[in-house]
Amino acid sequence: MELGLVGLGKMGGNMRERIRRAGHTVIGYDRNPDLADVHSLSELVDSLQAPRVVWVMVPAGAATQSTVDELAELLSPGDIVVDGGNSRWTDDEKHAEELKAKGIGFVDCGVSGGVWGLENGYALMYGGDKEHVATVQPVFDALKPEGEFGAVHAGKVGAGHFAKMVHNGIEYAMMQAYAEGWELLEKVDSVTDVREVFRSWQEGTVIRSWLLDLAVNALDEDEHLEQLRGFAQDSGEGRWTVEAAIDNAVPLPAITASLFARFASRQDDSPQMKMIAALRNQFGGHAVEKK
Ligand SMILES: O=C(CO)[C@H](O)[C@H](O)COP(=O)(O)O
Repeated sequence: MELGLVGLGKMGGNMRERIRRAGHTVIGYDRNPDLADVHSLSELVDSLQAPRVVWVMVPAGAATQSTVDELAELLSPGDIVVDGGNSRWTDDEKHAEELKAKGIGFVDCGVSGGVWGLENGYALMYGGDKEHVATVQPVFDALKPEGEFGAVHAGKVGAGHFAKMVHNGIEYAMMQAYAEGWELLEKVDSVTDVREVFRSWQEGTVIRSWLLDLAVNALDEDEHLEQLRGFAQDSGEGRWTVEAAIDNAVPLPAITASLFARFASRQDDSPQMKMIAALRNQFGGHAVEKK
């Protein structure tokens, strides 16, 4: 089939290649002309035959919103927009309504696989009407990993991004657990080769996983991670997971703690620990460290 793909960065560029390898035609648009096959969204739309499918793979928020707004003006009834970025699931319903008013279908799709997706395939979680999903299915089949699993029609519009959001929440907590275990192992004198402990865990253990494999890769590149600063950004999905947990009164202590650990990583000094030190000093005369 023929697909228009908007956004050809780290994810979109490799996805274009994987879909092409499966024998489909992909016409890509990116603001960076060096990456693009066409040089505007209108040129992209004009080069596709109706009914068109346009996959949007741009950063969540303003960039996705303006792309959907523009496509709503350019596309025709019967066409379909797929949002494959990491959009907040609550945006999906708005986008679906905006497009539906013009007769354009909408499917949201959470995509996982990172820079390894080109070779290994991308895990896909999508939401939307059955008929829209059926039209996009050849692209899902091209992108998904080989084998039985790796793709799911999770439910109605928004369900794909909601599933991906929870996936990322789990990702936060799993990474935090490996990171905490690694720090403790590094701290004690009795364990002399932490990297080999991690490597040994890759087979036979309860905690083997792809994230563990990637941790071993990272330790092979830099055994004690000395070249890195202990600073971790976040792109929003962890926050949205915690917000959804609050909305639904579901306790998420591990995921919430892993999100807050990232916030703590961005502080050179901890204002709250200053207050704790001051209070211990006030009530108990406990020693404080001064600058
Ligand atoms: O979706 C992903 C992995 O599954 C992306 O890599 C995402 O950016 C990771 O989230 P964060 O930037 O908040 O760590």
